[in-house]
Amino acid sequence: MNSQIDLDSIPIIDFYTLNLKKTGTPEWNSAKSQVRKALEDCGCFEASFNRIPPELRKATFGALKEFFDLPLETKKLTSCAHQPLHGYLGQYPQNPLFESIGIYDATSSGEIENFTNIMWPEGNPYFSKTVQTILEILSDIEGIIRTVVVESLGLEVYLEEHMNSTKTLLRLIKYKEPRTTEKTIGLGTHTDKSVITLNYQNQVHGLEVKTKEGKWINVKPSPNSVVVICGESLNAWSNGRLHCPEHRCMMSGNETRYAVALFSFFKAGYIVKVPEELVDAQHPLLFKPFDYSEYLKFRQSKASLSQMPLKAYCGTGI
Ligand SMILES: O=C(O)CCC(=O)C(=O)O
Ligand SMILES: [Fe+2]
Repeated sequence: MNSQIDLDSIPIIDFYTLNLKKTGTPEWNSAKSQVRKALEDCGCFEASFNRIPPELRKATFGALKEFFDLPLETKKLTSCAHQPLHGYLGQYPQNPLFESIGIYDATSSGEIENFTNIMWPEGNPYFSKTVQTILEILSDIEGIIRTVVVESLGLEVYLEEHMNSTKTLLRLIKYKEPRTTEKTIGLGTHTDKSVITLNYQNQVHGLEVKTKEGKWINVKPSPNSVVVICGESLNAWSNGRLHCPEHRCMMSGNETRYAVALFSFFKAGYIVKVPEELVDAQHPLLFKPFDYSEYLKFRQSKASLSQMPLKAYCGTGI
């Protein structure tokens, strides 16, 4: 039933024409079954929302350009020793095109403003207002999608706890144009550590997702869509029901790729536990309860573990 047909593109799920605020409507139920199938089969989908007006799209990628055009020393001012998810990443010999900046707990009040003032002590309302607006829209979309995901597993009773036990990491990403016709690596193969990841990109494609059969598919989202990827944390919480796909970014051509990624992460100290409803004789427990922040420390100490390090950390061995 969950065997994957040979896919050329990731599934597209239309949230736009659905009145998704109304749990229990036929449209909502249809979205639930499509989301569940997409996440079981390939661990990702394109969610068409049409929530981001063209002016905001333009302003968003304009703001990213303005940020990444700052001197390296200024961008590095955002790094933070005790919160590795926060701050500047880049200048990696293995990923020379890639640069990124993380804003941890981005939805907490004043965070974007504080972050902006580090780079522009005199303030930069264009940057902070644009980033705040796109963050609010993506965060709202994330809430809708996570509700659909949890309900699609029949686990409504856990919804509130699930929603209250995560924090948001906003990541702004740039890949410099490689000026080659051949594909070159933008970001290497990995799985996300998140619950779910939302990815909103400019017109320059590059994201590739690996199917369960090992085939790479190019993700080419429409400007009205966000790409949704199941992370390791959701794979574990769903007792392996939802697939956590490997993905990467491959670049070619003369254009810069910009993307905004919104990750939800379980909070430090929260013990992630597979709901008992998902464990039975056919589905033995795959993951022992774990504290996500301890897992992050483990993962940082084992940088070479690329394949499902969460299994190495708290898998039951099944
Ligand atoms: O959109 C992209 O370029 C991929 C980014 C990504 O996979 C990540 O930041 O985890
Ligand atoms: Fe990723």
